[in-house]
Amino acid sequence: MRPLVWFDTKYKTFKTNIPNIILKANFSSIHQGKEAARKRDGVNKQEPTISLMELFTIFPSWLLTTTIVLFMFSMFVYTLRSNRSSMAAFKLPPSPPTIPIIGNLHKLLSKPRHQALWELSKKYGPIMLLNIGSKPFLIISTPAKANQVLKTQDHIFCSRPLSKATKRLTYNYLDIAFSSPSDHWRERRKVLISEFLGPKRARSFNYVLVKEVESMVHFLSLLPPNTEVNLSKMLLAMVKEVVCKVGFGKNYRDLSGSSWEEILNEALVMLNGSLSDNFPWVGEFFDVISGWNRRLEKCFRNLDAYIQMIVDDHNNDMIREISEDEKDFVHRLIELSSTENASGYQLTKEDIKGLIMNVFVGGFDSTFVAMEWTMSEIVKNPRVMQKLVNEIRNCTGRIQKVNELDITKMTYLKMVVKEALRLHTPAPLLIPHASSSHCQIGGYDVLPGTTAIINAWGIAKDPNTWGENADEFYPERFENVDVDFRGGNFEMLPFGGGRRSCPGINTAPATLELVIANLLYWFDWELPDRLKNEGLNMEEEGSLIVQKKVPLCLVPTKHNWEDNLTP
Ligand code: HEM
Repeated sequence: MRPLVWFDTKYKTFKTNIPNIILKANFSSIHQGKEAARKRDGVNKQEPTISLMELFTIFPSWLLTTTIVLFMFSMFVYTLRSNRSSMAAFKLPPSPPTIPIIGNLHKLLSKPRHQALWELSKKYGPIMLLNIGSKPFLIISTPAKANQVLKTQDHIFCSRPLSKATKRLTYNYLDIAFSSPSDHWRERRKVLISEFLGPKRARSFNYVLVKEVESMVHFLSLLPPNTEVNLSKMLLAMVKEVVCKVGFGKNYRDLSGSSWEEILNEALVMLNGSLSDNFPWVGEFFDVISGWNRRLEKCFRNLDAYIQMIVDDHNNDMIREISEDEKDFVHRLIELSSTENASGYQLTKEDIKGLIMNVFVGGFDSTFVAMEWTMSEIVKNPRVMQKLVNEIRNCTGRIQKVNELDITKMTYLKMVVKEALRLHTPAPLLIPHASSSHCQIGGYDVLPGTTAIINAWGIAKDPNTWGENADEFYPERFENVDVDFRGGNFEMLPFGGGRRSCPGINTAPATLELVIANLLYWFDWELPDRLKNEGLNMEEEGSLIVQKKVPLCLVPTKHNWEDNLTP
């Protein structure tokens, strides 16, 4: 028996069993035009036909919509089932129940991602699998499992997942942080370490840092008593000044139309990803209609213009044949781009831009955020502040400025910085890693192309590792436990681990220590009166890099040294 409506492939038309008389009464046009075709083919039986438009008119719209939804749903269930049966051969990590199409996305919407994932891990275990749209995510929440991903199976997990924003903003993966390992990536990483972060540049880095800290201290010491300062803003400006001067020779300020801060913040937002990264078809549509694609293009244009300004300036310097002493990181990159190195590798112009992009996006924010959190915790904990101030002032005695040599004696300062990086891991989920082949973690199968997220924030706060007072700012915990940033056992991993670990792992903590030591040597710090009762707001904001939601505002009072030596 034929259904009520069917599609006749020969005449490319819908046909129906609805009696002609009813149709004719309602749609007089139904037979017109098609009659001739039937006669030509010698078809006598008068089977009523209807067009798609007419079909829409016959059925109430709710019935048609329901039919289409049911059809799509059954297709979805069918695909899911066939996927499931092909997955049944694998032992996959536990997952929360999924919702069709979006997967587990809804589980991540109510809180910052690192917090939501940490809560889920308490229910589903230290290794779990989430599905966001069509993409699988492996979530790692203990040191032991992080060890497997970043050490034992590092060769499998050292790739990075692809995304529209990382591709565009890194000149098609010509950077270090977002590109997957290759000989070129290795060479670029080597260049960054030797020409920007390594011991060869340490002297100039230190020289600039000390100068910038001095000028900040000098500025603060000239303020009238009881002046409230936005320390967050000052620290960010200072870090930018140091990184720019060491990397690019001078502080490149704003482009006409956009400030460097806007360019940086927008790049960080874009790097969080778009809908199409996880929902390929529908997401692409939304990226277009929501204006996300246009926003990415604008962000790239501004970032590229900023980087091009730096490159053009340095190219002009090279034409002038500046002396060796005057050369900075970008001059060295331009030099390296003119010859092959010993392994036959030659930097391209786009490589240079990719490297500058990483210094711009990776170097400023993480270092600034770490300083902001460290100072916030110090001020919030008067006991720690007093103990630290005593150590700093006793270690140095009466001097003109605190230098790196004095800092080597400050053991409590090192513990304070470690504790701040533990409680406030600046990049709480590191940068995502991706598996390049099938492997097993913790007895579970991990399929190629899975994005691995290490919850460094949760791991560093886990009471199973750090005891009942894991949430407390207590630097003394490091008196008996020697946890080093390189990961060791991965109890805390603010700089990641394995071959993708942060190349700033040595420079960044030393920078933090020097800045904090100088701020506390010269000044006594207090919360503004209006905040004394309600306490310091420690809410977090951001995703890739998490900073304080409310800037840190404090009142500095120059320490009353008896001899009145001025900074
Ligand atoms: C307190 C300061 C800093 C923190 C907390 C930090 C943290 C991190 C983290 C967590 C990663 C990802 C590691 C992983 O995926 O396993 C990373 C990667 C990276 N960081 Fe840093 N970072 C800091 C400072 C710097 C500085 C000053 C630079 C200098 C330019 C820098 C450049 C990079 C680069 C290029 C990568 C990518 C490495 C790769 O994928 O091979 N970072 N950083």
